[in-house]
Amino acid sequence: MKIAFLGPHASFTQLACSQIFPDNELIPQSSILDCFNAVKNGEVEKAVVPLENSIEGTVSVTLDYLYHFEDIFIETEAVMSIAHHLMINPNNEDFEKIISHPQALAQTFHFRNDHFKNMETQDFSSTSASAKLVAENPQEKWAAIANSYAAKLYGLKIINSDIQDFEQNHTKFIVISKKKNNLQLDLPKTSEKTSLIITLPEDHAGGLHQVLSVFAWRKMNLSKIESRTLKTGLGNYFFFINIANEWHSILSENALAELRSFGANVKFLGHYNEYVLEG
Ligand SMILES: O=C(O)C(=O)Cc1ccccc1
Repeated sequence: MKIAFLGPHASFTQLACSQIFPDNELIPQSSILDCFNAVKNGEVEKAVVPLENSIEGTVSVTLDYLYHFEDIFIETEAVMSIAHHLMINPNNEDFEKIISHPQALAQTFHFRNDHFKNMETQDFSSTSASAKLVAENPQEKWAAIANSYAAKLYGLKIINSDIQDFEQNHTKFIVISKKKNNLQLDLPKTSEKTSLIITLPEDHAGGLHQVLSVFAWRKMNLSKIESRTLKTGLGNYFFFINIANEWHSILSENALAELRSFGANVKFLGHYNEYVLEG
């Protein structure tokens, strides 16, 4: 089976992907958007992308594509601990700019503020992309923030280890596909959940309360709610909602029917397990 992941090789997403799909053909993509498109176009069966980090929060583009791509579902979620290192090209130890994925730069803000205050930073598509760039461009005065596999693969020298601002730094990765499928993996399972994306019928007082009450009186436990702009104008949002535990068919079908009856638009993203990966 072909599985896309946010690459290039040695990204955190690849570390997650190779544990979720140990015996498959893993195909690196240069952006999260390319991962979604590879699934949509049928180039791959599934893709692994980051969804949320415990320090920095949601990877907003992933949430946006879950909303904007039709018929893409979540098959599983896997949590992995994340350790960041600062690395340089051994052929040019001088650096004036730190490059990485925006989440990695954000997760190391205090370290950078304490040790490299005001040093310029630049966002790249992934931590491994930035490590590869540092390796390929010894003429540039760049350092990268990435994982130790990237340092090894691209021949970089780690000068500061474990620079994430909080020791407990975890990222949730999701497996996306065109199927509504709860992937069963041979990994430690922690929970199960259902993800929905809801848009309110129109801007009226109590609209969100009306949505939440559908779940509340059925004792369906919401474990996450996040709003994102619909990009159709200021003040227009969609809501990403997780419902914890089992998804009882009658209760949940009724909840969806009730939401739809008052004009809320509901996109069912999947009912799936959460697993723990080795960090
Ligand atoms: O850039 C990477 O290596 C990724 O896979 C995305 C990411 C970035 C920072 C923490 C976790 C995942």
